[in-house]
Amino acid sequence: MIEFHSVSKQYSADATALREVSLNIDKGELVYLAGPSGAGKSTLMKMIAAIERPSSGRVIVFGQDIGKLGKPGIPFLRRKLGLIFQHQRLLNDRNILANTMLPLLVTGAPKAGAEQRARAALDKVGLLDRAKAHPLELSGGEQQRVAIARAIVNRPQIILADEPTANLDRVAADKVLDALRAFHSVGVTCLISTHDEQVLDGAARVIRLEHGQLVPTDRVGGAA
Ligand SMILES: Nc1ncnc2c1ncn2[C@@H]1O[C@H](COP(=O)(O)OP(=O)(O)OP(=O)(O)O)[C@@H](O)[C@H]1O
Repeated sequence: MIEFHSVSKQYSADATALREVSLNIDKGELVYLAGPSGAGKSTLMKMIAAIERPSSGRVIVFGQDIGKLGKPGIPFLRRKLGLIFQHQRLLNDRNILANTMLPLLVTGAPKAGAEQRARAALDKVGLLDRAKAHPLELSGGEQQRVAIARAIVNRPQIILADEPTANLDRVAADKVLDALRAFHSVGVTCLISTHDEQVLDGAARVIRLEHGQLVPTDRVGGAA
């Protein structure tokens, strides 16, 4: 479903974010992307969503070469992806139901149907009873779960979550991870980046990046 073939990314002469990265992620897998800050995790995720393009090598998503994807193809790709990225803030002047409906409304979905689906998405992340609250009335962990609801309201085939537990305490982080794992359990392919080693406990598959390179990991198939 996601293939990287010798992918490198150089932002400038002295900023190489990825070096010759090759990997495969199959449909329905839950994969953690681990590594310290600056290792290239965000860059790798951005390439899957065609936010960044490879400097060399090939990235294939849904059988499509991202490096060759023209502008018209980008919305079609992104509609199949649920993106939970750090820079995508919630709109503070709208309640969380309105925030969750937004991705549907921008694609022209009728309001009533969008509201129904947004409510179902909020229910899945355990926040339906807060539908009328505004983002700033929620804790960081709750806001992150709204971001998940907003990302899954379009029923994506792949969820990309970039450091979804950053700045959360253990209890809030576990709730966010549980919400993501629930989508994996119904067949959605999930890629979750983290620099928090505790998040990796029990992970079936961990991809580890350091200085833009894949490093071997003994966590593959590791037990809880
Ligand atoms: N737009 C950009 N222009 C120039 N350099 C960049 C850009 N984005 C990232 N980099 C550099 O590429 C390297 C990898 O960054 P990236 O954000 O992918 O790492 P990361 O593992 O996600 O880190 P973090 O966990 O801190 O977000 C870093 O050295 C970073 O400074």
